Order: sequence, then C-alpha cells, then structure tokens
Amino acid sequence: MNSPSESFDEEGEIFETEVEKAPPSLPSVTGPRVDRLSSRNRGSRSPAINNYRGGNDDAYPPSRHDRYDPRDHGRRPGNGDNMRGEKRRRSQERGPDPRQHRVHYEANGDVNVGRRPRVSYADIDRSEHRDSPRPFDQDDRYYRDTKQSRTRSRSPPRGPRGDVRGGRRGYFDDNRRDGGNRLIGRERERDRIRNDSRRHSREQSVSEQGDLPVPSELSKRDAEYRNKQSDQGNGDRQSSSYRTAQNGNGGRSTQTSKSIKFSPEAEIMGHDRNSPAQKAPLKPPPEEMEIEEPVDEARLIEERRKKREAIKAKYRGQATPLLVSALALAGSNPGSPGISEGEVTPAVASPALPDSSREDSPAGAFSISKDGATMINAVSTAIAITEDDGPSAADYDPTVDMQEDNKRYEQHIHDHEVPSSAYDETKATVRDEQTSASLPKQEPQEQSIKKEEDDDFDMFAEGDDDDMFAEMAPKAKKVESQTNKTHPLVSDAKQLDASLLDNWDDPEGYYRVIPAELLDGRYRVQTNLGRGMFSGVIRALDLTTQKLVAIKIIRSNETMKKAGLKEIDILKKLIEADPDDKKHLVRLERSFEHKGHLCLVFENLSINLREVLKRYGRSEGISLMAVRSYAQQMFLGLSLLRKCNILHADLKPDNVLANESCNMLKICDLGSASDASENEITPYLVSRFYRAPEIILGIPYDFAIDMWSIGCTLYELYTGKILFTGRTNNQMLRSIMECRGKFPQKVLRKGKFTGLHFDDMLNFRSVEQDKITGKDITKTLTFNKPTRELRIKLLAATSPGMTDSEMKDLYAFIDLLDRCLNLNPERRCTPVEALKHPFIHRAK
Ligand SMILES: Nc1ncnc2c1ncn2[C@@H]1O[C@H](COP(=O)(O)OP(=O)(O)OP(=O)(O)O)[C@@H](O)[C@H]1O
Repeated sequence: MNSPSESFDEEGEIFETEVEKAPPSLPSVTGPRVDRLSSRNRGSRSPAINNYRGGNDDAYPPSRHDRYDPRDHGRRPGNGDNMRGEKRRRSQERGPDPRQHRVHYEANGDVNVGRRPRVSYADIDRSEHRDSPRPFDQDDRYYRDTKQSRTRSRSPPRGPRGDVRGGRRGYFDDNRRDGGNRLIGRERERDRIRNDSRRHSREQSVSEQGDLPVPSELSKRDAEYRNKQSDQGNGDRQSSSYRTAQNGNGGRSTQTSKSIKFSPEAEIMGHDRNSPAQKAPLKPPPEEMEIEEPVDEARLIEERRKKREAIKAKYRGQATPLLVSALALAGSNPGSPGISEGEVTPAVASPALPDSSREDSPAGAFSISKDGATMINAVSTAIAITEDDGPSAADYDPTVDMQEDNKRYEQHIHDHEVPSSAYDETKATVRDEQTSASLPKQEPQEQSIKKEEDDDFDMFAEGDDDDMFAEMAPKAKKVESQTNKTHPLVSDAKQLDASLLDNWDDPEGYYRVIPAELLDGRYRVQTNLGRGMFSGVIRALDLTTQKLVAIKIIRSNETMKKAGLKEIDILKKLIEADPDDKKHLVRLERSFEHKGHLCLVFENLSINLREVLKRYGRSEGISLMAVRSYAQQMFLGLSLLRKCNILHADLKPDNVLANESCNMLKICDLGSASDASENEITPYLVSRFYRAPEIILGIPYDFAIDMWSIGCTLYELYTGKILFTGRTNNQMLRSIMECRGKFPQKVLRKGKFTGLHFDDMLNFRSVEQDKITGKDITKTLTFNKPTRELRIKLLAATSPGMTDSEMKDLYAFIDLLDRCLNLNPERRCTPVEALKHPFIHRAK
C-alpha cells in the first residue's frame, strides 16, 4: 500500500477512471433465489469468471468503538481516586470533542494506556505513551506528525441500565453487572459455567482429534477444487496468496497440522493490575510445550455444517422474538414498508428513497433471501451462538458493547482493577426498544425516576461542578415529568412553542421528540429510527418536497454540537467530491438548529446491515450474490473516503444503511471520521470487533483500518457470525491470531502497545479470567498457525452441493477477505484493488 499522500492521488485517479467503469453492475436476478441452498439445485447461477482461474487472473493486480464518551474521562485508570460507589466527579467526566476519538475504554491488560491524571478536552484520549519515543523507525511510512490531537469521542447513552435492557446473554458475558455495577451471583455463576464449557469445547477443538471422517461432498469438492487450482501454479503475488487462501497450509491436503505452544502453568496475575503483564514474571517462565495436532479440515467443516443443519432443522418454522419484532417493526414503520420474508423484490419506487435503479449504480436487483424464511428465522440465539461459529452478528449491539465497556472502566476507577469479564453484549438495546415503536416511548414517570436513583453514577448529580452536560442537566428531570404528562398526540404537524417548556431533552440530553411535531417549519416528525451515542435519529416528512428524510438530532451539548459541525464539514466534502451520488455515502441535505439541538437532515434510508442480517440472514448470513453487491458498494464508498483523505473509523454493519429493497447501500455515521492526518495513536478507536490490530498495537494507522472493518463486515454478512470477538483488546488479538495466524515480527515491533500484549520474545500474553478464582490470569501462548482459519470458517458456513462456478465465487470471496484482513496493514488491499478483485469485478 502506498503512503497516504501517494495513494491519495493514485486512488483518485483510478477511482475516477477505472473504478466506476470497472465493476459492472451485478447481474440482475429477478426469479430464482440466490440463497446458498436453493441455488444449489439449479446449477451454476453465477456467470463464470472467464479470466479468473484460481488466482491466475491476469486482470487482477497483485478496521467507537470504543468511542470515547465525554464522560469517559473519569473512567480512565488515571482517575483512580474514586472509591467504589462514590459519584464520579465531573472533572473526571469531561471529554474533548466527542466526534474526535470516539473511543471507549476497556479494562484489560492495557490499563495503563491512556491513563492520565486530569485532562482537558484537548488532550483527552491521549495516552501517557504518547510522549514516549516511538518504538519504530521514524522514517517508517506510518510515521505521522501527530501534532494535532485527534480525540474523537462521543458520549455514550445513559440509556437503560442493566435492569431494563434484559435480553439474551452475550457471548462474552463472563461476568455481568447489574445497574449498580454489582455482580449478580447466580447469573454470574451460570455465565461462568457456560464460559467454562465454551473454553472446554475450545480446548477440545484443539486437542481432541478423532479418526478421519468421511469427507462430505463439499469437502471432497473443496479438496478437488483446491488441488485443481494448485496444479495451475504460478508465481505472481496474487496466485500465491490465492493458493494460500485455498490451500491454507501451502497446498497441503485436508490434513493440516496445528501447533500451539502454551504455558501449562499460567501465571496468575490476580487482581494486582499494578503488576503489569509486561513486567518480568516472579517465577521463571514456564516451560513451553509444543503440541503437534493433526487437524482434519474436512471433518471440521463437516461437523460445523452438520451442526448448522441440525439447528436449522430443529427450528425450522419457528420465528424468534427478534425476527418477529423486526417484522413488526417493518410493518409499523411508515417509512419502511415491511419487507416480506423470503425474496426481496427489485427496487420498489419510492419518492423518499434514493434512486437505486441508476445505471451507474452497482446496486442491482437481487434477492438476499436464504433457504426459505424458515431457515432465516429458525435459529434461536442461544443455539446460534456456538463456540465454533462465533456469536451471531445479528444479535450484536455495539451500543450495548460501548455501555458495558464504559461500565468496566468505571469499575476500574473504583477499585483500580477490572475483571475482564464484566461484559454482556446481547442485551436488548436502546435501538431495539426505540424502533419497535413508531412513536417515542413513554415510560412511567416513577420507573424512570427509579432508574435514575438506581444509577450509581449520575453525571447530572448535584455537586458536580464541571459537567459538560451541566447546562441542560438540572432541567432534565423536571422536563421528563412534564413531557410524560403532556405527550400530545396530534394528527397535524404543529410548531411547538419552545418557550412553554424549559427543556425538551431527556436526562441524557437527547431531544424528546413529539409525534407530529414540526421541525424547522417543514419536517413533520413521523417516527424514531434509533439512537446512537451521539444523537437520536427520527424519520420525518419534508412538507416542502413531500419526501421522507432522516433527521439526526444531536444531543444537547456544546461539545457534541461542535463534533456535529465537524461531521457536517466532512459530509459536505464528500458530497462535493461525489456530485452525482455514485459512491454510496449517505447524503446530507441540510442542517438546522432546533431548541438547542443541531439537526442534520439526511436522505431517508431504511435499515442498517445488522437489521438486514436479522431479517434475512439470521445466524446463517446472506447469499454470496448479495454480499458481492454490498461489498462493491461499500468499496466504492471507501474509495471516495480515500480520495477525500478521510478515515471513517467506525465501519460496521450498523453504520451501513440499505434502502427499502435492500439492494442499495449507503455508508453512514461519519461521526468518527477525520482527516487521515489526524491519526493520533489510541488503542480504542473503532468498535472493538471491527478494530484493526494496528490500532490495538499502537501502530500509526491509515486507510487500512477501514478496509479491515469492511473485511469483518463482509464475513459477518456471509456467515451471520462475528469474525473476531474478545472482551478486551488483548482478547481481540487472540481472536485475530487464532484466525489469521501470528503477527509478523516487524509489525509487532512498530507497536507502541505491543509490550502490553506480547513478551520480550514476542510470545502472546493472553489475559484471561481464571475459572475458579475469577481473577485474571496471564497465559503465554505461541501461535504458529491459525487454529480457526478464515477459509475453514467460511467453508463451514457454506451449504453443500455447490457447483464449480459457485465454488469459484466462494474462493474468490475467501481470497478477497484474506486481502482485506492482512495482519500487515501495508499489505492490506486498497478499495480500488478490492473493486478490481475477481470476486467483485466479474467478467461479463
Ligand atoms: N439516513 C438515515 N436513514 C435511516 N436511518 C438512519 C439514517 N441515519 C441514521 N439512521 C439510523 O439511526 C441510527 C443512528 O444513526 P447514527 O449511527 O448516524 O447516529 P450516531 O448517534 O452517530 O450513532 P453511533 O452511536 O453509532 O455513532 C443508525 O443505526 C441508523 O439505523
């Protein structure tokens, strides 16, 4: 990859000349399904990739989120003067421009990262490591002058606490807390048991190897196909990489060998976080054992597939509550007509939606549906979340993730040590609650007051004299009672008199939308679309144009407003660079101010990709053809960002919106975006599961972080599972290495935070929770080869009986992901390279 400045020009050139022409529109499929199973029986559904022969294609040239919460400030380890239960001081809560580093903090091995005593808005998020000498060559291409602080951050919602979120247990909820950060004994025990069994099964998956199974049809085909491909042999980069993707271990047969070194005696770190992992151990390093274990890929793939089939069979015909609510939502949402299960028909004309039938748009008509609706909705979360396959992407809610991370940070401040387990990602979310109703939810006043009392941390607490929310805080509770009593249900748009009430905000600074209220004299409020950390988003009818719009109402706060203004600037820059609206970035129409809230008016879209997964790909993922179309559109969006020298820094399924027909996408939420030169090192940029390893390791980053995030997103779309998961940055690294193998040493050596996760010999120090004591323990692990290889995971998510053509597509997809997820950011593919990849750029 070239340096940003070089690539800027290059990307711009290619982007303008080749990219738009290169990726042809995807084939239109109006009749047959493109789901994996149904397509099996109709032969090759995909046009052959004429010039693509297993990587010998001549035409083909060779990652909030830990978002920062302004209140996070007080959650930093450095602010460790709080006693448990003591309210945090505002001085600890103040944050910088929340639209700069939107990060949230995790209590993990890297607790020292970012620790600072009291800091100002300007320097929040900067770690103490910032001033330390760079551990890598100053001439390195990554080196940037970080004179300008990039402290993107946002305030997390002070949304419903643990008691109201409810919902399912998370994949990582080793140890959950109630609203007051107390451990819930019984539930914790249950969680622990479950996690124990997961660990056990994971250990087993490595250590227990049975007899060689009879390969499945797919496995046979896989082996045959790969052998065929490897026979073709060539020396260029692409083919070798492609073969690697195909053959895993250099073209070996389906038998591969995993070698995991680990320390049998884990070093118990206990609660003493002051004994950092990177310090010399008290006892001599444990002897390492090397276990050579034959792994039967075919068996693994077959087992996983069988498991999936069994799940599908068991739950076929049943609808999960989430699906039901999703469908109900679709039905109740006036701006988003319900999309029936099964096939998605080609674009339905909607004046309110972007024209997805543009000739130059890669968005084509295709079906995203799977093997019938029953297959989509059949799998319950509890079963869908298997150790082998990873957690269901549809169930993940990053907002909750952020909240939980923030809680862990608070806890860390209280006792200077946070168990790496206070985590639950799958509780019902603010968004779920919001979107299930077409009007703002009214909460019984008592209940809402009680919630506030229950909170052990109250950012609006009296006595705080330095609260960034102070200007609105004192009024918040009062307004709540007023609005609860007087929610008007009017049929006609009504301009409300702002002077009648002191404050229209809820206690968290979100604007309390009144149904049918007229905003800025022209937008009639229709429904809530959801809440992010930064804003509430509503759908409204623009009475001037008679089109629906989405209005992002920024939370009432000066810092957030400033950040919103930055988002507007970036959006305008992107629009200027893409006047014809070809590059799949959400369009800002205008902005205005309403009762102290900055409002951004966007084109109206329907649902985000996580919701698409919930509806059409629950636990199974969506069809490869849909993935291809989505990938192409997202890469076009990335190419525009790159051309404009902008890092999105928060790409994930939640921040990609689809139109009603789900055949046209737009990248949204530029709230974390910034100029590529503002890349101050911070280990919590980007939502954790989509966070590129260079961010975690403290390596100066660039556009490659967005490519990583898109790679993770594409995997999720195809499999319905989250690719890399971990409660902490440390465990994210583990997850990444399990799938992608060990990091090149030269990459590790560039990392400012490498010492937090690796020992002097660059062996990984895995900080895990001890099953018995619940304390963190550190194990030294050596990853020689991936134990949960990307290719195997993808093949396992594939239905048997694929045609040659389908297999070819699949391997092209695997190869593309391989390139998007290169551990070395310099070698990760660029958006333009991705657009030229045979998976996307199919010969007509
Ligand atoms: N133009 C739009 N059309 C339809 N829905 C939208 C639109 N913009 C945003 N939304 C919905 O509102 C939600 C929140 O939007 P967005 O992510 O931009 O807000 P945010 O406050 O920045 O959230 P986050 O915490 O993710 O930063 C999105 O997940 C999306 O589903």
